Amino acid sequence: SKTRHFKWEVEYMYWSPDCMEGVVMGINGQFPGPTIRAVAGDTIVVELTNRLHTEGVVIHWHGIRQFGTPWADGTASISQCAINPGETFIYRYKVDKAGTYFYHGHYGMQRSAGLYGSLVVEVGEGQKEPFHYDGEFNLLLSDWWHKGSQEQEVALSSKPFRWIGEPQTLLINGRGQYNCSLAAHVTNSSSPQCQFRGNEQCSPQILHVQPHKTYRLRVSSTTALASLNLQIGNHKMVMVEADGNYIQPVAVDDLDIYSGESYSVLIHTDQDPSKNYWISVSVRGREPKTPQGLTILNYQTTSASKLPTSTPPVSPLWNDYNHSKSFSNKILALMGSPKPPTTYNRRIILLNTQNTINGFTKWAINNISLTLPPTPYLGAIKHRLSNAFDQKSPPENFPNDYDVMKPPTNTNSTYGNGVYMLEFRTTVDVILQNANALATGVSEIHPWHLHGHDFWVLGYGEGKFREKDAKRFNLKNPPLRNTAVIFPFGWTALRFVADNPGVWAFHCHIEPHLHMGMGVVFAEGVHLVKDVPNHALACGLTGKMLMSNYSHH
Ligand SMILES: O=C1O[C@H]([C@@H](O)CO)C(O)=C1O
Repeated sequence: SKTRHFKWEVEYMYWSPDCMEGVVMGINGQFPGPTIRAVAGDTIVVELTNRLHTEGVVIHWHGIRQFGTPWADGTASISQCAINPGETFIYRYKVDKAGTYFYHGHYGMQRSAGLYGSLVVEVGEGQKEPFHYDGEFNLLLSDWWHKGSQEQEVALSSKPFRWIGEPQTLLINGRGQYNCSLAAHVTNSSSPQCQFRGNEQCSPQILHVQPHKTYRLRVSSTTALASLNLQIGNHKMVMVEADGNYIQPVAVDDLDIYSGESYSVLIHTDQDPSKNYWISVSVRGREPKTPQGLTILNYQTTSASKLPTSTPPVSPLWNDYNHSKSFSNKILALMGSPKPPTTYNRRIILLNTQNTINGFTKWAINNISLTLPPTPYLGAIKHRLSNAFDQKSPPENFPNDYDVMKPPTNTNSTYGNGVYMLEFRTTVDVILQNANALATGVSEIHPWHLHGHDFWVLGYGEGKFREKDAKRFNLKNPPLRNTAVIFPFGWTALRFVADNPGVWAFHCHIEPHLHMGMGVVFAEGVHLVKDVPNHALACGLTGKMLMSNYSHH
């Protein structure tokens, strides 16, 4: 195995992700940031220099479990202090499992600002994937607003609350079209046909293929808000990987992908080779106000500039949740994958609600809206700094008489930053319980992402979770994942083993929702954590502690 070194500088820069100029957060002058390619077992070293001038930065390596390096997880206030302007922080971690991953900012709303890129881990030398393909492509999906992330943050934190609304554009590998449409010639869109020379920042990245071959498409979503549906005109997709874990191959016409998820699909280029085909991305789960994102699958037997003569694929209706549920239920572990323990040691039920606190609009978990403390938990717990965060354990459940099908009768919740302390190596079940939001009859999709672990998705259900529902858990072939969705008015059951010493965020991957408090913090085996670089803890109470240690020597 190799050590792969990277020197990165994060900066704000002018860019035109959707043909309209705005400000993005880029890395080494690129948007999205550079793709990291590595082999399972490699060590990645990223020397990250903050060139933002007026704000800190961190980068989270989404899906990488960080065994032995919890300080490199890149979550501000949890695993480290934000890196100050002008400073360089060195992330060093092992990528132990082949798969499709990505990385992104995890401080404030920097992911919404465009701080993200792909991370692809190939199987180790002498290893083989359990499927064959001739070539591969990487599609990193995101959503884009014309209002900058700073203003979005102010809007969400204002009284009265101002919602950010739907994205202006969907981006594929950081490229979308706001003021023109690739499909203008076949749709009655009001936008003109796009005219590209090919070198524009917003010109679509075309996928060039040969006929009669099999291609692997690695698809990840780092959207701030949108749930997406991806289709390829005339081509079926066979799903083979989810979040860095192999799944039972399953053929689908369209792929639902929520923020924080990644998939690999295989396509066979068995269609008319004198034509090109649409690749389309659409919004699902919220009433779409954003045009489809488009690019082209080009059979190299024909000109890449030849646009498909049919209309782009139409996605399932945004609120056809039966379609979404049947899709999610098709995802099962590949035979031979690790199975979950058959019993659990602790069950934590997490009720997701939309609330108000002093007139501000928030999200809360068991009636606590997460506000991150100034001292990173990893250092605070390791060094037993009891003033650093709420020492009271957050609730494991919610009141029995709470009606998840109705808006809260009392909309008030409170701020908190307590930690669920997990016994090292125990099995934890989490039941994510959705509920009605503030408006009557409204319940939204929330994709929950766990840091530091994969979990088994034991099942999804409707309404309020009841003890008898546990009888229907899939313990035979549940998929291992790091992100799972809760459907409106439903619940999702997860199981994981708390075997990774560190402090780990577990949160809704919708950026504004996390910012509004929709997350919790888990910690396990922190006394076993070694070699935390001082630089990771040089803020808050751990910063003071380091200073006084220094002056005593
Ligand atoms: O957090 C959210 O706020 C709005 C809406 O509930 C209130 O404007 C919305 O759609 C969200 O997902």
